[in-house]
Amino acid sequence: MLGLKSIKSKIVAFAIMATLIPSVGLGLLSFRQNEAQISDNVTLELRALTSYASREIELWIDKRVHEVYVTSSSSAVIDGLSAIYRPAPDASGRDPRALALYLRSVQEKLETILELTVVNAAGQVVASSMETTASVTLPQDWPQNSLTEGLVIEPAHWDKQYATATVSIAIPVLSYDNMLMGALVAVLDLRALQPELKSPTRSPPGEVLLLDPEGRILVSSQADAEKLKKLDASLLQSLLAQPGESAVFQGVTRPEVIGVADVSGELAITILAERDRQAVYGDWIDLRNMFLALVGALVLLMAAVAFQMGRSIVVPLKRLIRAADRIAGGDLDVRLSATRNDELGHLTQVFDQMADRLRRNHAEIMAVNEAMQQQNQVLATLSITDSLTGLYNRSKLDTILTDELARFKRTQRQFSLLMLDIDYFKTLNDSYGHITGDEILVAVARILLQSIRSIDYAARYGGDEFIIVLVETSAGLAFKTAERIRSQVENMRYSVNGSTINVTVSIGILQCRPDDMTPTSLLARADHALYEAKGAGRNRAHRAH
Ligand SMILES: Nc1nc2c(ncn2[C@@H]2O[C@H](COP(=O)(O)OP(=O)(O)OP(=O)(O)O)[C@@H](O)[C@H]2O)c(=O)[nH]1
Repeated sequence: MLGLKSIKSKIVAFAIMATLIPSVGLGLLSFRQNEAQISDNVTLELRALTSYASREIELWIDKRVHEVYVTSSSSAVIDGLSAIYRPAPDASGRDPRALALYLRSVQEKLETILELTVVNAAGQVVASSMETTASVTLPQDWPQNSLTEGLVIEPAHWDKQYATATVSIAIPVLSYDNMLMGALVAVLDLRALQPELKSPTRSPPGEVLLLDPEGRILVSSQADAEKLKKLDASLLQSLLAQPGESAVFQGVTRPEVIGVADVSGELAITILAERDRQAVYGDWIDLRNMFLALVGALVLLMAAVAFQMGRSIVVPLKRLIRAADRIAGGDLDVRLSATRNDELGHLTQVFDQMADRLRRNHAEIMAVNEAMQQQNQVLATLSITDSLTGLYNRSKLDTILTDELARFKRTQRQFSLLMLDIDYFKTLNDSYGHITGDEILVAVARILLQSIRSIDYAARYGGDEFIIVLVETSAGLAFKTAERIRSQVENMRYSVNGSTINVTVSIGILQCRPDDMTPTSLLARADHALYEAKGAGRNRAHRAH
Protein backbone atom coordinates (compact mmCIF):
# COMPACT_ATOMS: atom_id res chain seq x y z
CA MET A 1 0.00 0.00 0.00
CA LEU A 2 3.02 2.26 0.45
CA GLY A 3 3.47 2.31 -3.30
CA LEU A 4 -0.09 3.45 -3.82
CA LYS A 5 0.27 6.20 -1.27
CA SER A 6 3.37 7.39 -3.07
CA ILE A 7 1.47 7.44 -6.40
CA LYS A 8 -0.99 9.84 -4.81
CA SER A 9 1.70 12.05 -3.30
CA LYS A 10 3.62 12.03 -6.57
CA ILE A 11 0.57 13.26 -8.44
CA VAL A 12 -0.01 15.98 -5.83
CA ALA A 13 3.67 17.00 -5.89
CA PHE A 14 3.61 17.12 -9.69
CA ALA A 15 0.49 19.29 -9.71
CA ILE A 16 2.03 21.70 -7.21
CA MET A 17 5.28 21.92 -9.16
CA ALA A 18 3.44 22.25 -12.47
CA THR A 19 1.42 25.15 -11.05
CA LEU A 20 4.13 26.75 -8.99
CA ILE A 21 7.09 26.77 -11.36
CA PRO A 22 5.52 28.46 -14.41
CA SER A 23 3.33 30.87 -12.46
CA VAL A 24 6.01 31.95 -9.98
CA GLY A 25 8.67 31.98 -12.70
CA LEU A 26 6.65 34.12 -15.09
CA GLY A 27 5.32 36.21 -12.23
CA LEU A 28 8.80 36.95 -10.88
CA LEU A 29 10.03 37.80 -14.36
CA SER A 30 7.14 40.11 -15.01
CA PHE A 31 7.37 41.74 -11.57
CA ARG A 32 11.10 42.24 -11.97
CA GLN A 33 10.49 43.93 -15.32
CA ASN A 34 7.76 46.08 -13.81
CA GLU A 35 10.01 46.99 -10.93
CA ALA A 36 12.78 48.02 -13.33
CA GLN A 37 10.29 50.03 -15.37
CA ILE A 38 8.88 51.74 -12.29
CA SER A 39 12.44 52.48 -11.14
CA ASP A 40 13.31 53.98 -14.55
CA ASN A 41 10.16 56.09 -14.58
CA VAL A 42 10.75 57.35 -11.06
CA THR A 43 14.36 58.16 -11.91
CA LEU A 44 13.21 60.16 -14.93
CA GLU A 45 10.61 61.99 -12.83
CA LEU A 46 13.14 62.78 -10.10
CA ARG A 47 15.59 64.05 -12.73
CA ALA A 48 12.82 66.25 -14.10
CA LEU A 49 12.26 67.58 -10.59
CA THR A 50 15.92 68.43 -10.08
CA SER A 51 16.27 70.11 -13.45
CA TYR A 52 13.06 72.05 -12.91
CA ALA A 53 14.33 73.21 -9.53
CA SER A 54 17.73 74.06 -10.98
CA ARG A 55 16.13 76.16 -13.71
CA GLU A 56 13.87 77.90 -11.25
CA ILE A 57 16.80 78.67 -8.95
CA GLU A 58 18.67 80.19 -11.86
CA LEU A 59 15.71 82.36 -12.79
CA TRP A 60 15.19 83.38 -9.20
CA ILE A 61 18.82 84.36 -8.75
CA ASP A 62 18.78 86.26 -12.06
CA LYS A 63 15.77 88.16 -10.85
CA ARG A 64 17.39 88.99 -7.52
CA VAL A 65 20.59 90.07 -9.28
CA HIS A 66 18.55 92.30 -11.46
CA GLU A 67 16.81 93.86 -8.46
CA VAL A 68 20.10 94.47 -6.69
CA TYR A 69 21.61 95.71 -9.91
CA VAL A 70 18.87 98.29 -10.26
CA THR A 71 19.53 99.41 -6.72
CA SER A 72 23.29 99.47 -7.28
CA SER A 73 22.87 101.76 -10.23
CA SER A 74 20.56 104.12 -8.37
CA SER A 75 21.86 107.64 -7.89
CA ALA A 76 21.47 107.30 -4.17
CA VAL A 77 23.97 104.46 -4.03
CA ILE A 78 26.35 105.99 -6.61
CA ASP A 79 26.24 109.36 -4.92
CA GLY A 80 26.65 107.87 -1.51
CA LEU A 81 29.70 105.95 -2.54
CA SER A 82 31.14 108.83 -4.64
CA ALA A 83 31.06 110.99 -1.58
CA ILE A 84 33.51 108.68 0.08
CA TYR A 85 35.98 109.09 -2.73
CA ARG A 86 35.30 112.72 -3.53
CA PRO A 87 33.87 114.42 -0.45
CA ALA A 88 31.77 117.48 -1.44
CA PRO A 89 32.09 120.76 0.28
CA ASP A 90 28.54 120.49 1.48
CA ALA A 91 28.54 117.30 3.46
CA SER A 92 24.89 117.48 4.37
CA GLY A 93 23.66 115.36 1.42
CA ARG A 94 26.48 112.92 1.67
CA ASP A 95 25.95 111.51 5.05
CA PRO A 96 26.43 107.69 5.03
CA ARG A 97 23.39 107.43 7.25
CA ALA A 98 21.30 108.77 4.41
CA LEU A 99 22.61 105.93 2.25
CA ALA A 100 21.77 103.47 5.00
CA LEU A 101 18.26 104.87 5.20
CA TYR A 102 17.93 104.52 1.48
CA LEU A 103 19.17 100.94 1.59
CA ARG A 104 16.70 100.10 4.36
CA SER A 105 13.81 101.58 2.41
CA VAL A 106 14.77 99.51 -0.62
CA GLN A 107 15.24 96.35 1.46
CA GLU A 108 11.85 96.75 3.04
CA LYS A 109 10.31 96.80 -0.39
CA LEU A 110 12.11 93.64 -1.52
CA GLU A 111 10.94 90.76 0.64
CA THR A 112 13.58 88.29 -0.44
CA ILE A 113 16.44 90.57 0.57
CA LEU A 114 17.41 90.42 4.20
CA GLU A 115 20.19 92.92 4.06
CA LEU A 116 21.65 95.49 1.68
CA THR A 117 25.17 96.69 2.36
CA VAL A 118 27.37 99.02 0.39
CA VAL A 119 31.10 98.36 0.58
CA ASN A 120 33.99 100.22 -0.95
CA ALA A 121 36.42 98.63 -3.42
CA ALA A 122 38.44 97.22 -0.54
CA GLY A 123 35.38 95.55 0.87
CA GLN A 124 34.93 97.86 3.85
CA VAL A 125 31.31 98.51 4.82
CA VAL A 126 30.16 101.98 3.93
CA ALA A 127 26.49 101.73 4.76
CA SER A 128 23.97 98.99 5.43
CA SER A 129 20.28 98.48 5.87
CA MET A 130 21.00 96.55 9.06
CA GLU A 131 22.68 97.65 12.26
CA THR A 132 24.99 94.65 12.19
CA THR A 133 25.96 93.47 8.82
CA ALA A 134 26.86 90.05 7.60
CA SER A 135 30.55 89.65 7.06
CA VAL A 136 31.56 90.66 3.60
CA THR A 137 34.71 89.19 2.14
CA LEU A 138 35.25 90.05 -1.44
CA PRO A 139 37.39 87.57 -3.30
CA GLN A 140 40.78 88.50 -4.63
CA ASP A 141 39.68 88.57 -8.26
CA TRP A 142 36.46 90.35 -7.49
CA PRO A 143 37.06 93.60 -9.36
CA GLN A 144 37.80 91.85 -12.62
CA ASN A 145 34.97 89.34 -12.55
CA SER A 146 32.32 91.58 -11.16
CA LEU A 147 32.42 94.41 -13.63
CA THR A 148 29.64 93.08 -15.72
CA GLU A 149 27.75 90.67 -13.48
CA GLY A 150 26.88 89.97 -9.94
CA LEU A 151 28.93 87.55 -7.93
CA VAL A 152 27.98 85.13 -5.27
CA ILE A 153 30.32 85.93 -2.52
CA GLU A 154 28.78 83.79 0.19
CA PRO A 155 27.40 80.45 -1.08
CA ALA A 156 24.12 79.20 0.21
CA HIS A 157 24.40 78.35 3.90
CA TRP A 158 22.51 78.45 7.12
CA ASP A 159 22.70 81.89 8.58
CA LYS A 160 22.40 81.93 12.34
CA GLN A 161 21.79 85.67 12.49
CA TYR A 162 18.73 85.47 10.27
CA ALA A 163 17.86 81.90 11.25
CA THR A 164 17.36 80.96 7.64
CA ALA A 165 19.29 79.79 4.65
CA THR A 166 20.89 82.68 2.86
CA VAL A 167 23.09 83.48 -0.09
CA SER A 168 25.04 86.72 -0.51
CA ILE A 169 25.61 88.38 -3.84
CA ALA A 170 27.68 91.39 -4.65
CA ILE A 171 26.94 93.80 -7.53
CA PRO A 172 29.61 96.34 -8.53
CA VAL A 173 28.81 100.02 -8.04
CA LEU A 174 30.24 102.18 -10.79
CA SER A 175 30.55 105.92 -10.80
CA TYR A 176 28.89 107.98 -13.48
CA ASP A 177 32.15 107.86 -15.35
CA ASN A 178 32.32 104.05 -15.00
CA MET A 179 34.85 103.91 -12.24
CA LEU A 180 34.54 100.93 -9.86
CA MET A 181 33.81 102.39 -6.47
CA GLY A 182 32.59 99.47 -4.48
CA ALA A 183 29.81 96.99 -4.34
CA LEU A 184 26.29 96.57 -3.20
CA VAL A 185 26.05 93.33 -1.24
CA ALA A 186 22.64 91.70 -0.79
CA VAL A 187 21.89 88.87 1.58
CA LEU A 188 19.05 86.88 0.03
CA ASP A 189 16.56 84.78 1.94
CA LEU A 190 16.50 81.38 0.28
CA ARG A 191 13.15 80.53 1.96
CA ALA A 192 11.65 82.57 -0.85
CA LEU A 193 12.73 79.79 -3.17
CA GLN A 194 10.41 77.28 -1.55
CA PRO A 195 7.37 77.79 -3.80
CA GLU A 196 9.62 77.90 -6.85
CA LEU A 197 11.22 74.50 -6.35
CA LYS A 198 8.23 72.60 -7.63
CA SER A 199 5.30 73.37 -9.83
CA PRO A 200 2.13 72.42 -8.03
CA THR A 201 0.49 71.48 -11.33
CA ARG A 202 3.17 70.32 -13.72
CA SER A 203 5.84 68.73 -11.54
CA PRO A 204 5.76 64.97 -10.95
CA PRO A 205 5.27 63.78 -7.37
CA GLY A 206 8.20 63.99 -4.97
CA GLU A 207 9.99 66.47 -2.75
CA VAL A 208 12.82 68.78 -3.70
CA LEU A 209 15.45 69.69 -1.12
CA LEU A 210 18.34 72.08 -1.27
CA LEU A 211 21.22 70.86 0.86
CA ASP A 212 24.48 72.40 1.99
CA PRO A 213 27.70 70.37 1.61
CA GLU A 214 27.14 68.79 5.05
CA GLY A 215 23.74 67.54 3.96
CA ARG A 216 21.77 70.00 6.03
CA ILE A 217 18.44 71.01 4.54
CA LEU A 218 18.41 74.65 3.57
CA VAL A 219 15.14 74.81 1.69
CA SER A 220 12.55 72.21 0.91
CA SER A 221 9.49 72.05 -1.29
CA GLN A 222 7.83 70.48 1.71
CA ALA A 223 6.97 73.05 4.36
CA ASP A 224 9.01 72.84 7.54
CA ALA A 225 11.31 70.20 6.11
CA GLU A 226 14.21 72.35 7.31
CA LYS A 227 13.50 71.17 10.79
CA LEU A 228 14.09 67.56 9.76
CA LYS A 229 17.35 65.81 10.38
CA LYS A 230 20.13 66.27 7.90
CA LEU A 231 21.22 63.83 5.24
CA ASP A 232 24.33 61.83 6.00
CA ALA A 233 27.27 63.65 4.37
CA SER A 234 28.90 60.47 3.02
CA LEU A 235 25.57 59.46 1.49
CA LEU A 236 25.36 62.87 -0.08
CA GLN A 237 28.84 62.46 -1.50
CA SER A 238 27.97 59.09 -3.01
CA LEU A 239 24.81 60.55 -4.55
CA LEU A 240 26.74 63.45 -6.00
CA ALA A 241 29.34 61.05 -7.38
CA GLN A 242 26.61 59.81 -9.72
CA PRO A 243 24.51 62.87 -10.46
CA GLY A 244 21.19 62.08 -12.07
CA GLU A 245 21.30 58.41 -10.98
CA SER A 246 18.68 57.19 -8.54
CA ALA A 247 19.43 55.44 -5.27
CA VAL A 248 17.40 54.05 -2.41
CA PHE A 249 18.35 55.31 1.04
CA GLN A 250 17.05 56.52 4.34
CA GLY A 251 15.65 59.88 3.39
CA VAL A 252 15.13 63.00 5.37
CA THR A 253 11.41 63.15 4.73
CA ARG A 254 10.63 59.39 4.80
CA PRO A 255 12.24 56.26 6.24
CA GLU A 256 12.97 54.90 2.78
CA VAL A 257 13.15 57.00 -0.33
CA ILE A 258 14.31 56.89 -3.90
CA GLY A 259 16.44 59.96 -4.58
CA VAL A 260 18.34 61.73 -7.32
CA ALA A 261 20.89 64.46 -6.56
CA ASP A 262 22.31 67.24 -8.69
CA VAL A 263 24.24 70.42 -8.15
CA SER A 264 22.87 73.82 -8.91
CA GLY A 265 25.54 75.77 -10.78
CA GLU A 266 24.21 79.12 -9.61
CA LEU A 267 24.28 78.53 -5.90
CA ALA A 268 26.82 75.70 -5.66
CA ILE A 269 24.13 73.87 -3.75
CA THR A 270 22.89 70.29 -3.88
CA ILE A 271 19.43 69.74 -5.26
CA LEU A 272 17.98 66.49 -4.01
CA ALA A 273 14.70 65.14 -5.37
CA GLU A 274 13.29 62.25 -3.43
CA ARG A 275 10.15 60.23 -3.31
CA ASP A 276 8.73 57.84 -0.74
CA ARG A 277 9.60 54.35 -1.90
CA GLN A 278 6.52 52.89 -0.24
CA ALA A 279 4.32 55.26 -2.25
CA VAL A 280 6.15 54.41 -5.48
CA TYR A 281 6.03 50.69 -5.06
CA GLY A 282 2.81 50.56 -3.02
CA ASP A 283 0.61 49.53 -5.93
CA TRP A 284 3.30 47.26 -7.24
CA ILE A 285 3.69 45.58 -3.82
CA ASP A 286 -0.10 45.25 -3.49
CA LEU A 287 -0.23 43.68 -6.93
CA ARG A 288 2.64 41.34 -6.09
CA ASN A 289 1.00 40.28 -2.82
CA MET A 290 -2.27 39.71 -4.64
CA PHE A 291 -0.42 37.65 -7.22
CA LEU A 292 1.29 35.56 -4.52
CA ALA A 293 -2.06 35.02 -2.78
CA LEU A 294 -3.57 34.00 -6.11
CA VAL A 295 -0.71 31.59 -6.79
CA GLY A 296 -1.14 30.17 -3.28
CA ALA A 297 -4.86 29.67 -3.85
CA LEU A 298 -4.16 28.14 -7.26
CA VAL A 299 -1.61 25.76 -5.76
CA LEU A 300 -4.10 24.71 -3.08
CA LEU A 301 -6.79 24.20 -5.71
CA MET A 302 -4.48 22.18 -7.95
CA ALA A 303 -3.28 20.14 -4.95
CA ALA A 304 -6.91 19.37 -4.04
CA VAL A 305 -7.75 18.42 -7.62
CA ALA A 306 -4.59 16.28 -7.89
CA PHE A 307 -5.36 14.67 -4.53
CA GLN A 308 -8.85 13.79 -5.73
CA MET A 309 -7.41 12.53 -9.03
CA GLY A 310 -4.83 10.43 -7.21
CA ARG A 311 -7.57 9.10 -4.95
CA SER A 312 -9.72 8.17 -7.93
CA ILE A 313 -6.81 6.03 -9.17
CA VAL A 314 -5.59 4.65 -5.88
CA VAL A 315 -8.97 3.67 -4.38
CA PRO A 316 -10.01 1.33 -7.25
CA LEU A 317 -6.45 -0.02 -7.38
CA LYS A 318 -6.64 -0.83 -3.68
CA ARG A 319 -9.96 -2.55 -4.31
CA LEU A 320 -8.34 -4.61 -7.07
CA ILE A 321 -5.37 -5.45 -4.86
CA ARG A 322 -7.64 -6.60 -2.02
CA ALA A 323 -9.57 -8.77 -4.46
CA ALA A 324 -6.35 -10.18 -5.93
CA ASP A 325 -5.12 -10.91 -2.40
CA ARG A 326 -8.30 -12.85 -1.68
CA ILE A 327 -7.89 -14.85 -4.87
CA ALA A 328 -4.23 -15.48 -4.03
CA GLY A 329 -5.42 -16.71 -0.63
CA GLY A 330 -7.72 -19.23 -2.33
CA ASP A 331 -11.01 -17.34 -2.05
CA LEU A 332 -12.31 -17.37 -5.61
CA ASP A 333 -15.73 -16.04 -4.69
CA VAL A 334 -14.71 -12.47 -5.53
CA ARG A 335 -16.67 -10.20 -7.81
CA LEU A 336 -15.99 -6.51 -8.39
CA SER A 337 -18.61 -4.71 -10.38
CA ALA A 338 -17.12 -2.00 -12.59
CA THR A 339 -18.78 1.36 -12.01
CA ARG A 340 -16.50 3.47 -14.18
CA ASN A 341 -16.19 3.86 -17.87
CA ASP A 342 -12.46 4.40 -18.04
CA GLU A 343 -9.25 2.34 -18.04
CA LEU A 344 -9.73 1.36 -14.41
CA GLY A 345 -13.33 0.36 -15.13
CA HIS A 346 -12.05 -1.77 -18.01
CA LEU A 347 -9.37 -3.28 -15.77
CA THR A 348 -12.06 -4.13 -13.19
CA GLN A 349 -14.15 -5.79 -15.89
CA VAL A 350 -11.16 -7.83 -17.08
CA PHE A 351 -10.44 -8.73 -13.46
CA ASP A 352 -14.03 -10.01 -13.03
CA GLN A 353 -13.73 -12.06 -16.24
CA MET A 354 -10.44 -13.47 -15.01
CA ALA A 355 -11.99 -14.37 -11.64
CA ASP A 356 -14.96 -16.03 -13.45
CA ARG A 357 -12.56 -18.06 -15.58
CA LEU A 358 -10.59 -19.05 -12.50
CA ARG A 359 -13.80 -20.11 -10.72
CA ARG A 360 -14.89 -22.23 -13.69
CA ASN A 361 -11.45 -23.81 -14.07
CA HIS A 362 -11.31 -24.46 -10.37
CA ALA A 363 -14.75 -26.12 -10.43
CA GLU A 364 -13.64 -28.29 -13.37
CA ILE A 365 -10.42 -29.23 -11.61
CA MET A 366 -12.35 -30.08 -8.45
CA ALA A 367 -14.78 -32.27 -10.43
CA VAL A 368 -11.92 -34.06 -12.21
CA ASN A 369 -10.15 -34.46 -8.91
CA GLU A 370 -13.21 -35.99 -7.30
CA ALA A 371 -13.65 -38.41 -10.20
CA MET A 372 -10.01 -39.38 -9.97
CA GLN A 373 -10.34 -39.93 -6.25
CA GLN A 374 -13.35 -42.14 -6.85
CA GLN A 375 -11.46 -44.05 -9.50
CA ASN A 376 -8.50 -44.41 -7.20
CA GLN A 377 -10.87 -45.67 -4.56
CA VAL A 378 -12.27 -48.18 -7.04
CA LEU A 379 -8.77 -49.19 -8.10
CA ALA A 380 -7.71 -49.53 -4.50
CA THR A 381 -10.76 -51.70 -3.82
CA LEU A 382 -10.17 -53.73 -6.99
CA SER A 383 -6.55 -54.28 -6.08
CA ILE A 384 -7.58 -56.08 -2.91
CA THR A 385 -10.81 -57.67 -4.15
CA ASP A 386 -11.53 -60.91 -5.93
CA SER A 387 -13.43 -59.90 -9.03
CA LEU A 388 -15.79 -62.86 -9.07
CA THR A 389 -16.90 -63.11 -5.47
CA GLY A 390 -16.18 -59.62 -4.13
CA LEU A 391 -14.20 -61.11 -1.24
CA TYR A 392 -10.65 -60.05 -0.47
CA ASN A 393 -8.10 -61.52 -2.89
CA ARG A 394 -5.02 -63.49 -2.07
CA SER A 395 -2.75 -60.49 -2.03
CA LYS A 396 -4.91 -58.76 0.56
CA LEU A 397 -5.12 -62.02 2.50
CA ASP A 398 -1.35 -62.04 2.85
CA THR A 399 -1.46 -58.51 4.30
CA ILE A 400 -4.28 -59.44 6.67
CA LEU A 401 -2.46 -62.50 7.93
CA THR A 402 0.81 -60.60 8.36
CA ASP A 403 -0.96 -57.88 10.35
CA GLU A 404 -2.85 -60.37 12.51
CA LEU A 405 0.30 -62.35 13.26
CA ALA A 406 2.05 -59.11 14.27
CA ARG A 407 -0.86 -58.11 16.44
CA PHE A 408 -0.94 -61.55 18.04
CA LYS A 409 2.77 -61.28 18.83
CA ARG A 410 2.26 -57.85 20.29
CA THR A 411 -0.92 -58.47 22.31
CA GLN A 412 -1.10 -62.27 22.64
CA ARG A 413 -4.72 -62.06 21.62
CA GLN A 414 -5.48 -65.11 19.52
CA PHE A 415 -7.27 -65.34 16.22
CA SER A 416 -8.53 -68.34 14.29
CA LEU A 417 -8.50 -69.24 10.63
CA LEU A 418 -10.91 -71.33 8.53
CA MET A 419 -9.85 -72.82 5.19
CA LEU A 420 -12.88 -73.91 3.08
CA ASP A 421 -12.95 -75.93 -0.10
CA ILE A 422 -16.06 -76.81 -2.11
CA ASP A 423 -16.42 -80.54 -2.32
CA TYR A 424 -16.15 -82.04 -5.81
CA PHE A 425 -16.20 -78.70 -7.43
CA LYS A 426 -14.49 -80.09 -10.52
CA THR A 427 -17.41 -82.47 -10.93
CA LEU A 428 -19.88 -79.56 -10.53
CA ASN A 429 -18.00 -77.62 -13.14
CA ASP A 430 -17.90 -80.49 -15.44
CA SER A 431 -21.57 -81.40 -14.86
CA TYR A 432 -23.23 -77.95 -14.96
CA GLY A 433 -20.69 -75.87 -16.73
CA HIS A 434 -18.17 -73.24 -15.72
CA ILE A 435 -20.76 -70.47 -15.43
CA THR A 436 -22.78 -72.43 -12.94
CA GLY A 437 -19.52 -73.17 -11.15
CA ASP A 438 -18.93 -69.42 -10.93
CA GLU A 439 -22.43 -68.85 -9.61
CA ILE A 440 -21.89 -71.47 -6.93
CA LEU A 441 -18.62 -69.75 -5.95
CA VAL A 442 -20.52 -66.44 -5.63
CA ALA A 443 -23.32 -68.06 -3.58
CA VAL A 444 -20.85 -69.68 -1.18
CA ALA A 445 -19.00 -66.36 -0.82
CA ARG A 446 -22.29 -64.66 0.07
CA ILE A 447 -22.91 -67.20 2.83
CA LEU A 448 -19.40 -66.61 4.14
CA LEU A 449 -19.93 -62.85 4.33
CA GLN A 450 -23.25 -63.28 6.08
CA SER A 451 -21.71 -65.64 8.63
CA ILE A 452 -18.88 -63.50 9.93
CA ARG A 453 -18.71 -60.31 12.01
CA SER A 454 -17.71 -56.98 10.61
CA ILE A 455 -14.30 -57.26 12.28
CA ASP A 456 -13.56 -60.60 10.57
CA TYR A 457 -12.20 -61.15 7.06
CA ALA A 458 -13.25 -63.39 4.20
CA ALA A 459 -10.96 -63.98 1.20
CA ARG A 460 -10.87 -66.21 -1.85
CA TYR A 461 -7.68 -68.19 -1.56
CA GLY A 462 -7.85 -69.58 -5.12
CA GLY A 463 -10.05 -71.79 -7.32
CA ASP A 464 -12.78 -73.11 -4.99
CA GLU A 465 -10.86 -72.40 -1.77
CA PHE A 466 -11.74 -69.64 0.75
CA ILE A 467 -10.06 -68.36 3.93
CA ILE A 468 -11.83 -66.74 6.87
CA VAL A 469 -9.89 -64.89 9.56
CA LEU A 470 -11.82 -64.65 12.83
CA VAL A 471 -10.30 -61.88 14.92
CA GLU A 472 -9.90 -62.51 18.69
CA THR A 473 -11.58 -65.83 18.34
CA SER A 474 -10.59 -69.14 19.89
CA ALA A 475 -10.62 -72.39 17.95
CA GLY A 476 -13.77 -73.47 19.81
CA LEU A 477 -15.74 -70.45 18.68
CA ALA A 478 -14.18 -70.80 15.24
CA PHE A 479 -15.43 -74.29 15.03
CA LYS A 480 -18.99 -73.10 15.78
CA THR A 481 -18.72 -70.54 12.98
CA ALA A 482 -17.35 -73.23 10.65
CA GLU A 483 -20.19 -75.53 11.46
CA ARG A 484 -22.73 -72.77 10.88
CA ILE A 485 -21.16 -72.07 7.48
CA ARG A 486 -20.97 -75.68 6.54
CA SER A 487 -24.64 -76.18 7.53
CA GLN A 488 -25.79 -73.10 5.58
CA VAL A 489 -23.93 -74.22 2.45
CA GLU A 490 -25.33 -77.66 2.81
CA ASN A 491 -28.83 -76.29 3.13
CA MET A 492 -28.39 -73.99 0.20
CA ARG A 493 -30.63 -75.19 -2.61
CA TYR A 494 -29.18 -74.17 -5.90
CA SER A 495 -31.33 -74.88 -8.97
CA VAL A 496 -30.07 -75.20 -12.50
CA ASN A 497 -32.36 -76.13 -15.39
CA GLY A 498 -34.97 -77.51 -13.02
CA SER A 499 -32.60 -79.77 -11.08
CA THR A 500 -31.30 -78.87 -7.59
CA ILE A 501 -27.61 -78.98 -6.94
CA ASN A 502 -26.31 -79.97 -3.53
CA VAL A 503 -23.19 -78.10 -2.53
CA THR A 504 -21.07 -78.89 0.53
CA VAL A 505 -17.84 -77.60 1.86
CA SER A 506 -15.01 -79.05 3.91
CA ILE A 507 -13.38 -76.73 6.46
CA GLY A 508 -10.01 -76.86 8.13
CA ILE A 509 -9.81 -74.85 11.41
CA LEU A 510 -6.83 -73.60 13.33
CA GLN A 511 -6.07 -71.22 16.17
CA CYS A 512 -2.87 -69.26 15.87
CA ARG A 513 0.08 -70.38 17.95
CA PRO A 514 3.25 -68.63 19.04
CA ASP A 515 5.24 -70.74 16.57
CA ASP A 516 3.17 -69.50 13.64
CA MET A 517 5.75 -67.17 12.23
CA THR A 518 4.54 -66.49 8.69
CA PRO A 519 1.30 -66.51 6.72
CA THR A 520 2.69 -69.47 4.74
CA SER A 521 3.19 -71.63 7.81
CA LEU A 522 -0.23 -70.65 9.03
CA LEU A 523 -1.84 -71.57 5.72
CA ALA A 524 0.08 -74.80 5.59
CA ARG A 525 -1.42 -75.80 8.93
CA ALA A 526 -4.87 -74.77 7.74
CA ASP A 527 -4.39 -76.71 4.54
CA HIS A 528 -3.48 -79.72 6.57
CA ALA A 529 -6.62 -79.41 8.68
CA LEU A 530 -8.67 -79.10 5.46
CA TYR A 531 -7.00 -82.16 4.14
CA GLU A 532 -8.03 -83.95 7.31
CA ALA A 533 -11.63 -82.79 6.80
CA LYS A 534 -11.61 -84.01 3.23
CA GLY A 535 -10.08 -87.23 4.26
CA ALA A 536 -12.73 -87.73 6.92
CA GLY A 537 -15.40 -87.76 4.23
CA ARG A 538 -15.95 -84.13 3.27
CA ASN A 539 -18.84 -81.83 4.33
CA ARG A 540 -17.28 -81.41 7.71
CA ALA A 541 -15.04 -79.17 9.76
CA HIS A 542 -11.80 -80.30 11.25
CA ARG A 543 -9.66 -78.57 13.88
CA ALA A 544 -5.94 -78.62 13.45
CA HIS A 545 -3.98 -79.83 16.44
N1 LIG B 1 -16.20 -72.51 -12.52
C1 LIG B 1 -15.01 -72.31 -12.05
N2 LIG B 1 -14.19 -73.33 -11.83
C2 LIG B 1 -12.95 -73.15 -11.30
C3 LIG B 1 -12.49 -71.83 -11.02
N3 LIG B 1 -11.21 -71.95 -10.50
C4 LIG B 1 -10.92 -73.26 -10.48
N4 LIG B 1 -11.98 -73.96 -10.94
C5 LIG B 1 -12.07 -75.40 -11.04
O1 LIG B 1 -12.24 -75.95 -9.79
C6 LIG B 1 -11.82 -77.29 -9.82
C7 LIG B 1 -11.10 -77.61 -8.57
O2 LIG B 1 -11.02 -79.00 -8.46
P1 LIG B 1 -10.18 -79.61 -7.34
O3 LIG B 1 -10.09 -78.77 -6.16
O4 LIG B 1 -8.90 -80.05 -7.94
O5 LIG B 1 -10.98 -80.97 -6.92
P2 LIG B 1 -12.47 -81.17 -6.41
O6 LIG B 1 -13.23 -81.49 -7.60
O7 LIG B 1 -12.96 -79.94 -5.74
O8 LIG B 1 -12.29 -82.31 -5.41
P3 LIG B 1 -12.10 -82.19 -3.88
O9 LIG B 1 -11.54 -80.83 -3.62
O10 LIG B 1 -11.12 -83.22 -3.56
O11 LIG B 1 -13.41 -82.40 -3.34
C8 LIG B 1 -11.01 -77.38 -11.07
O12 LIG B 1 -11.67 -78.21 -12.03
C9 LIG B 1 -10.83 -76.00 -11.56
O13 LIG B 1 -10.81 -75.97 -12.99
C10 LIG B 1 -13.35 -70.78 -11.28
O14 LIG B 1 -13.00 -69.65 -11.07
N5 LIG B 1 -14.57 -71.07 -11.80
